[in-house]
Amino acid sequence: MNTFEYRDGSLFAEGVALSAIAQRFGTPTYVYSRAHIEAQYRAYADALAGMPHLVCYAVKANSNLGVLNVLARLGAGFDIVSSGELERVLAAGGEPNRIVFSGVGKSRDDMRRALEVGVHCFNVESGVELERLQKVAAEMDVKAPVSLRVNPDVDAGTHPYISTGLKENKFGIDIEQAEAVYARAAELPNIEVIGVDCHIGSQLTTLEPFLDALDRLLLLVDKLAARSIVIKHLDLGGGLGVQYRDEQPPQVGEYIAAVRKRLAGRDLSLVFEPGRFIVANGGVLLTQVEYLKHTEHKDFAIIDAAMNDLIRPALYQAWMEVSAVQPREGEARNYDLVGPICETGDFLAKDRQLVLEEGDLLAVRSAGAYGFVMSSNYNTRGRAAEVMVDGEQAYEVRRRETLDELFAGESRLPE
Ligand SMILES: Cc1ncc(COP(=O)(O)O)c(C=O)c1O
Ligand SMILES: N[C@@H](CCCC[NH3+])C(=O)O
Repeated sequence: MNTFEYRDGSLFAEGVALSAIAQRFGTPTYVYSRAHIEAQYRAYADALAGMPHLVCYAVKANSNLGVLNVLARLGAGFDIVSSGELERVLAAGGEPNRIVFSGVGKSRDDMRRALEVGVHCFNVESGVELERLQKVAAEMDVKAPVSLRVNPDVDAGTHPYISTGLKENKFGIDIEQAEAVYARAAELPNIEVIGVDCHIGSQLTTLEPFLDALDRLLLLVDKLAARSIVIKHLDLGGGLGVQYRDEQPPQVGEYIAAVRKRLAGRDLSLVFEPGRFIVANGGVLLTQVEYLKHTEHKDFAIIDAAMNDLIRPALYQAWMEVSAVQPREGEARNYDLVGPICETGDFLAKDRQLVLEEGDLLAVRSAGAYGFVMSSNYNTRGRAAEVMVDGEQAYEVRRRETLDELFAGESRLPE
């Protein structure tokens, strides 16, 4: 579903012109479409209808409270990786018992808080984490519901920085060792084994790696059953890719149907942790051209958004589509779109054929996932505003960061 479309030569988010958003809230600004986020969540949930399931949106992809609130109202679950994300979900109205807690480095405080609010499950990523969780749960005299995140050693075929299911990655418990760790978990008095979890990587564009991982998980479930360790749910993580350029990721319905087919006859519920799929194409980064700099070798459009606002191109050489908000007639030039930051890697796109003038607005597309959340204050730049569009309305769900806010924690100057 695409909710960013041109009307009479001007790019809109649902029923609101991006030019009007720029005028009202300034640039750079992230703009999200509520309708897109809802449709993507529903696509997952509808494909799972008729069987017990939880669609736990991966908060790391976009943790804006407005986004979380839209999903909480639909009854979504949430996948979190820190107590910060936990508090965000609670603040946005999410249900604690629909939260799964992932991550390789949960602190004791993280564990205590999650046990206190009663999360659905801890996705435990190592034997040492399991022992720590037992201790913390015992101190609180509660039982911690646990799923072990196993590493099935499957090549997700994605960028090496976002591939997580290979033996050499830091994530999860080697599937060869998982049986032994489950046996230990089953002995621990304050641990309740409820599931098996895996997440093999992000931006997957084929089904095979997901299904290979699932087959390996099912073998494990059978081995555990033989030891009387009963698994109630399978968590297959997130990772379903989206189209940034010309990728053809599988349809979610096709993916879920293939999973359901393999689970036929088994008494297992399903958990998924989609992040990018829910939000990536539901957001753009709206930016304005500051200068056009033509050199002997290159044409640069220097824009007011930079790598601190959107790091994906610099970090993963990610290709992001860039569209003029109000395209002009004329002769296109081959532009590199670069930000004001003092780094050669500060670009959002390279070699784009555009007709531009100073002051023009551009929309960096597919920026709803891993955009604002990965932004920083490098070069003492305040972070962008975030706006949610809902039909004809635009809401500033996070205002632009001010300089005062940037200095706020630094009041003590040395004597
Ligand atoms: C454990 C876990 N679950 C879910 C996700 C969400 O992944 P994606 O945004 O690719 O759906 C991630 C990030 O890759 C993750 O590490
Ligand atoms: N940040 C990555 C995805 C990482 C997934 C986190 N487990 C991206 O922008 O593509």
